[in-house]
Amino acid sequence: MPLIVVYNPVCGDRKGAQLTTETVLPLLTSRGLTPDKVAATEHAGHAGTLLLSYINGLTPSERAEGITLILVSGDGTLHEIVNVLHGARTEKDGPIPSLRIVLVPGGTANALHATFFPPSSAAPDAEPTLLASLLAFLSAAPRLAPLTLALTSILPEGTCVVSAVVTSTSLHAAILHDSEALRASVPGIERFKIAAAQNATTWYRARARLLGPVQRYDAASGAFVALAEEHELLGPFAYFLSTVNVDRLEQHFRIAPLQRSLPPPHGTQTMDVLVIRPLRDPSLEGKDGEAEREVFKDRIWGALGGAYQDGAHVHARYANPDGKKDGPVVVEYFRVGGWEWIPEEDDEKAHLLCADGTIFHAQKGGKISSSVLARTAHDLDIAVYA
Ligand SMILES: Nc1ncnc2c1ncn2[C@@H]1O[C@H](COP(=O)(O)OP(=O)(O)OP(=O)(O)O)[C@@H](O)[C@H]1O
Repeated sequence: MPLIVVYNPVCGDRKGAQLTTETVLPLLTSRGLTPDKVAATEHAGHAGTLLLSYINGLTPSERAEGITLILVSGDGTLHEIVNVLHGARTEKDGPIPSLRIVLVPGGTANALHATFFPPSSAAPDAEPTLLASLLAFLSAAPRLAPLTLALTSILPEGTCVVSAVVTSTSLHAAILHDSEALRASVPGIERFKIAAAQNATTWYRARARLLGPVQRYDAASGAFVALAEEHELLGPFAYFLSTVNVDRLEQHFRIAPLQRSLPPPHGTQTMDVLVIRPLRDPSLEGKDGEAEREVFKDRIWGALGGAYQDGAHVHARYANPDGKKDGPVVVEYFRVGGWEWIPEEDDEKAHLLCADGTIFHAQKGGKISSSVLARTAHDLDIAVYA
């Protein structure tokens, strides 16, 4: 099977080249493996085109075998690859070969790698193991985890993007959007905190339609419960985020814990959707003034803080008027086949979309539609050594 190594020299703390030449390649050599190609990405967007031109240079029999890609990068580089391959899947040379990926986490967040190789509960603060996926590939009985992809369309213009990790609107998209604008003045991750503070009291006016099959997590029974084929959620929203494949967005931020602790049955493709709607909080009495937003700021940070406590937020509840914390759940947790997001025309920030960290804007009057890509329909067969 053709073997290619691709590394992003500028991802994370810029150790991709060193990690590749000093660790990955010597380990392959020690196991008698010589990659057919080793390449560095030379600019943003290069990873996908580089891999595609490698694929286009393969013989039909090599294509039929599928390829192994050792990818030394963060999630953003993988996102680029998936999108280029998805765009090329109907090219005249036939289907895209199946892709077996070895993830070597060189990025900042490395959500996929952190999901497949989470920190151990015995040593939660230990440095992540960088070679776990590579060692899985080299092992006698390697395990492959197929990736589910989400295809999101911005309508009516029809812009499409494929996500392998996260698709979001509301607070998460606003933070990613505003932190990008701060990149030049605040180069470190401090800019995410500033962006979060800027958006702390913003609510997003929109309607969301969850597309079937729709299930809601019932914290009391600890199980998903089937709902109607379509399920509508009225705003305002504070948080709306969906994930495929991952239970966390960084090593300790386990925002969608049920992706791992209550996974979908083998072979099914779904996304997990997490929603926070402020007006479910009984103490706000249905009001959405400045005072209520200020009060709710602490609620949402409190709830999201639970993601850093191994996903405890999925059990958080609002207080009832008697003060007991047995009111409605703060975070509504759904498992769905897709969703639509219809922002109110005059709410500019509700038109933002984040797909694996890339920001898009829906037009006024437009909407966003996201669905899992069934493997038969998208002709991409991508799996990760886990
Ligand atoms: N040679 C290069 N010069 C400049 N940018 C590059 C180059 N190669 C890749 N990139 C860009 O680097 C960006 C960040 O890469 P990547 O996502 O791999 O790392 P990260 O952002 O540090 O990690 P993570 O996504 O896990 O937080 C990608 O969007 C990619 O387009």
